[in-house]
Amino acid sequence: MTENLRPNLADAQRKAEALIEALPWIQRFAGTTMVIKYGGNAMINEELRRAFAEDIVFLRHAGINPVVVHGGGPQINKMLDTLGIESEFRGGLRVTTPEAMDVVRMVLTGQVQRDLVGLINSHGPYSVGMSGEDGATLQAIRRGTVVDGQQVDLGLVGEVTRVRTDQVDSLIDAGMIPVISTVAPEFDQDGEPTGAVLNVNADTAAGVLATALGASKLVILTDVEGLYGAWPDKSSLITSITADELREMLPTLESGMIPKMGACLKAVDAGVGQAHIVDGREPHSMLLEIFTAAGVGTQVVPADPAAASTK
Ligand SMILES: Nc1ncnc2c1ncn2[C@@H]1O[C@H](COP(=O)(O)OP(=O)(O)O)[C@@H](O)[C@H]1O
Ligand SMILES: CC(=O)N[C@@H](CCC(=O)OP(=O)(O)O)C(=O)O
Repeated sequence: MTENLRPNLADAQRKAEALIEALPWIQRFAGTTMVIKYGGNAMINEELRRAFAEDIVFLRHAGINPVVVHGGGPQINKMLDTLGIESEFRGGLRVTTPEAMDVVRMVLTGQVQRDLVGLINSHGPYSVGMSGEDGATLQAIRRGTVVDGQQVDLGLVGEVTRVRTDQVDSLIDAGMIPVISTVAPEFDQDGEPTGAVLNVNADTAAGVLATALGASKLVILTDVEGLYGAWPDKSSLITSITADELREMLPTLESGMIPKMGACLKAVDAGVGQAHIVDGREPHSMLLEIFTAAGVGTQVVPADPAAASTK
């Protein structure tokens, strides 16, 4: 009997140590808002989606206000394929025709967002889904991009110029967890809605939201361990990088990492405490990042070492 109990006790004590390790981080972050971006490539497996929902509910019960911004690029691709609609990416962004825009809106707001809200709400009635269109929470202007020195027209692709933070804060104040899809109404230069809706890259939108909400952290989950200094060399993982170092590295980055690291840099430059890229393929990687001293993935910290010395 005693022999059976001892290993269990040791195991239980290890679990208690893990809980206690979280205490200083709970004390530090309770009452703050964190923006968590959940990417399409990290949400293709049901078990991972369930673990993600648990982590979000855990944050909420640790006194943190999580705001989820989700992507869905692979899910949009799948639906476009099914419908026989062609689409291409330029500089990491989807060239969005009116036909493709209908699919983006349907998949992000009607499918991916609904799934996430349902998974979170399997733990209790916490989550409310909204798109940038609801309450005109995300307001955008059209943007193109530059590829190989050439200006490229991306069609119905937007850049968020204004966030109605009051809409998000009122949900947080009511104890809810907002899950936001990055479809945004277009506004003209006079601040009037044009009636069009725009497709906004979810990483970029998450960064803008984190800044507008005064978030303590921006956490971006993706399908790699973090940022590699010499991609695709897996031994070149960067665990911590300052905003100034990242600024220098940014022009050398490729594909999906361009909007991700750009979002982290902008957010940290604008006062978000830290930004993180974590591996969404590992269950609970977000909790490990937030509640352990070592953290996981890549953290982007302000250039000022005093501000960066925390974790
Ligand atoms: N320096 C780099 N470090 C890590 N990943 C990189 C790097 N450069 C390009 N990548 C690619 O970026 C991808 C992540 O971007 P993306 O596919 O848009 O993810 P998500 O769907 O999660 O938003 C990785 O899977 C990897 O293929
Ligand atoms: C303009 C643009 O590229 N929008 C993205 C929006 C979804 C997204 O960002 O999804 P991930 O986070 O899964 O990549 C798209 O159409 O795929």
